[in-house]
Amino acid sequence: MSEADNQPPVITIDGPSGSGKGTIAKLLAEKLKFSLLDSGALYRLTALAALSRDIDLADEAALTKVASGLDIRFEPRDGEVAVLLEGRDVSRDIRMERVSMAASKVAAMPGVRAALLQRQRDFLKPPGLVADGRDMGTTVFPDAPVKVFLTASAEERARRRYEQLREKGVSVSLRDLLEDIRARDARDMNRAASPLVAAEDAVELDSTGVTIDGVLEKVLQLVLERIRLPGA
Ligand SMILES: Nc1ncnc2c1ncn2[C@@H]1O[C@H](COP(=O)(O)OP(=O)(O)O)[C@@H](O)[C@H]1O
Ligand SMILES: Nc1ccn([C@H]2C[C@H](O)[C@@H](COP(=O)(O)OP(=O)(O)O)O2)c(=O)n1
Repeated sequence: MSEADNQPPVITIDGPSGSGKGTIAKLLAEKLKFSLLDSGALYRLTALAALSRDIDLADEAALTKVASGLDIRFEPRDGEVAVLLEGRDVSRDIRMERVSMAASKVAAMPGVRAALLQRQRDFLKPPGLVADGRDMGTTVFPDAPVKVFLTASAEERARRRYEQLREKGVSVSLRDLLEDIRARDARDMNRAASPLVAAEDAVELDSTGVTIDGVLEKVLQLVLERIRLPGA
């Protein structure tokens, strides 16, 4: 999947919850006119579908079936991407804390991960792809020419989520959010299947105290060093 294979380039952005992956991936994709893969949304959709069908979150076979059969679409709407499950807009539902927790449980199952693998690779098309998640650089696109591992302290990530939810009018406690973030970090990092870990050839960026523009600038610099963009 390198440029030498004539495949469009992939930029992978992995890291823990709240490190800014989604924000940076979206801005980068817009700037480069690349497609965007929010891989976390696929795990969230699997979790949401399972919760709404009352499927036991420990039943790997049933969850794998849910993941393979997901009827989903991503549609651009008002500058955002709407996420549709069986034709219904679930963009807000998949961000609920209950779904976040369930997604991290579902994502620990090898069967579920295998069921979603090809679906993720199918997002790659010219002129290129920005893929955000936990294992984009290690498992899904191991030959990507640009790999970023984005981090920030757990306290800062909890504060960002707090602000994000407050803006949406959701009232939560900062302490609960920090606990949730730590629990999710632990589960994402310690699972056997595709754990959250930086790829050997990833560039690690700590976004603690760095503005969104500052992070974007660093990533763009890396992209320009490693990918020949048309017209550049
Ligand atoms: N460098 C940054 N500085 C301050 N806030 C940020 C930064 N990057 C992202 N954010 C904010 O933090 C929140 C979580 O970011 P998001 O991109 O959803 O993280 P992730 O996809 O890694 O979970 C959002 O409200 C976003 O605007
Ligand atoms: N490539 C991926 C993407 C997400 N996951 C898991 C890890 C998370 O707990 C859930 C939700 O991921 P998502 O990126 O949407 O979560 P955050 O926005 O970072 O909080 O899915 C994964 O295991 N592998």
